[in-house]
Amino acid sequence: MAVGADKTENLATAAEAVRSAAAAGADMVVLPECFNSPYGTGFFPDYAEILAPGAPGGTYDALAAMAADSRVTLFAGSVPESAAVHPDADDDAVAGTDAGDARLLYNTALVFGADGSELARHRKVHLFDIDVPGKIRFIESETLSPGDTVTVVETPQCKVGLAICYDVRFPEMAAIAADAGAELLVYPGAFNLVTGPLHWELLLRSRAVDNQLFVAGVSPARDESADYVAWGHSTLVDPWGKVLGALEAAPGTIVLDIDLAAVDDVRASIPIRTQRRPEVYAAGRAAIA
Ligand SMILES: O=C(O)CCC(=O)C(=O)O
Repeated sequence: MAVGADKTENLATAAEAVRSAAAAGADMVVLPECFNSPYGTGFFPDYAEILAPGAPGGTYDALAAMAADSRVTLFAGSVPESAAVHPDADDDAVAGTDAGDARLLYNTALVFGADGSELARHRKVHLFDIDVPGKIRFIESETLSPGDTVTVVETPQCKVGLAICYDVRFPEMAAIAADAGAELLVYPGAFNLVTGPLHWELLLRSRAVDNQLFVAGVSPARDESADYVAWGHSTLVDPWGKVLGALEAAPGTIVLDIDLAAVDDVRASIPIRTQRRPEVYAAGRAAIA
């Protein structure tokens, strides 16, 4: 989807995308990374919201309503979250009496069930701090804090490992989700014109082949006038590593069937999951330590 500076408009665009995907038969829908705010460390403090029912800003309630209205499992991309440092302070914050509370900002992905209830949330674990000389410098940690949990969510469709964008570069997280029973990994992500062309599809396909499961990467559409120009190319990969479908840079929706039998088929054909040699790896690590 196109993402602009107007939060209300972004939420309306997302709602329409969820409605149209559901009308086309989707029962699980994924939105992009940072879809209610432009992507940039200078924007996060202004756009961040408490992510709780009734919280000011209304993003949480709007997302819960999108899931419930369309009766879908909604992977609600990610949005900037403002959270009290002390969890006990959160209720006060929703009531608007939190002015003095210390707060942290996160890049947070929410998941809602078809009844509008929250199933899970993932706070981006690996912040996007890179400096490619002359090409791109982005220091997400200037304003955000990292989450500290691996997220696996049980949905009516299957177990899903959920992480955000730069998290895809860390294969350990994906492997933990697969070991926990995930058959699909979902990455809302916004790669860019430097890393996107070579790395976006490669990383999504790598995680699929490593773990023999489905992988979805969902990006904002490209906006050449934005401070951060997203690569786009939302993609779904199967457990064989094949791209089942992908968009290009423009806004759009792809609706695809996921046949979960493919997970077991690939795992039976190429049984790497039972052929691991952890004792060799442990000895190798010990030897170089
Ligand atoms: O890893 C990359 O190249 C891009 C990551 C990114 O854009 C993000 O984490 O938001």
